[in-house]
Amino acid sequence: MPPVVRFSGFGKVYREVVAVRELSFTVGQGRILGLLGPNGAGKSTALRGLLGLLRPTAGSATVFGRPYGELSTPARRVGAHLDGVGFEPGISGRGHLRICAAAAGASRQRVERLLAEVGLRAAANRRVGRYSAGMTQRLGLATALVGDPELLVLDEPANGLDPDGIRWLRRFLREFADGGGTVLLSSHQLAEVAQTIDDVVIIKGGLLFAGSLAELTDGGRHELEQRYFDLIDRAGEPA
Ligand SMILES: Nc1ncnc2c1ncn2[C@@H]1O[C@H](COP(=O)(O)OP(=O)(O)OP(=O)(O)O)[C@@H](O)[C@H]1O
Repeated sequence: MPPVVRFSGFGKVYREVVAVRELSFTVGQGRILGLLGPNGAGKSTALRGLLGLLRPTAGSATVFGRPYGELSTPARRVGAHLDGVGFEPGISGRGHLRICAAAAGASRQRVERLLAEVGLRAAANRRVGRYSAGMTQRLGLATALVGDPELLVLDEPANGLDPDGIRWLRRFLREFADGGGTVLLSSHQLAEVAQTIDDVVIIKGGLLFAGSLAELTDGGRHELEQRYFDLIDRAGEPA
């Protein structure tokens, strides 16, 4: 089966800053892959490149074998929530989701189901500007799910969630993947992500590791965190 996501020699240079270089990895269907790396490693740049929000200066990033912009029904195939992509603060959570649903061709019933699923039903009529960080994160996930996508692309999805929310997210993503969905997420929370992901990619400008979590941790004999710091420290300062 062809991979759902493929980065192939992907690179992005902003004037003189090399944000990402020579990034190659794939995400297979039904897998949860964690894209890890320190601040400024290029994670957001890679995710933005995948979603067609920026143009790579080298290589390519494709979803379902094509650049995102060439998918005929992108909202029904790919759901995304990127860190720092805000919501209109004056609108309610329900209002926001209804607009997204209309754009994706999804029903109002789906909006109600999603509000319940992410735990926002009680806050659905409150203005998004008043939401806590965790509620905003939940709304972001609901937004990503509106079109019932096959692939979820999530930038730091656990940020702002309380322990209960993190556990809920972990279970939710596992169910999504068990149902045939694919997840590409970025994270800084190594202990948490170790409980969630099947595959791991570690970057710091360039690629330091791509493979299964079991491979990286030697079948669980090492902590993800330990292997992560081994690789990051060995890579030294970014070029
Ligand atoms: N629009 C831009 N113009 C110039 N440089 C940029 C731009 N966006 C990102 N960069 C630079 O590219 C590098 C990678 O940034 P990026 O945001 O992709 O990293 P990240 O891994 O997502 O970081 P974090 O974990 O802090 O979110 C950084 O050095 C950053 O300063």
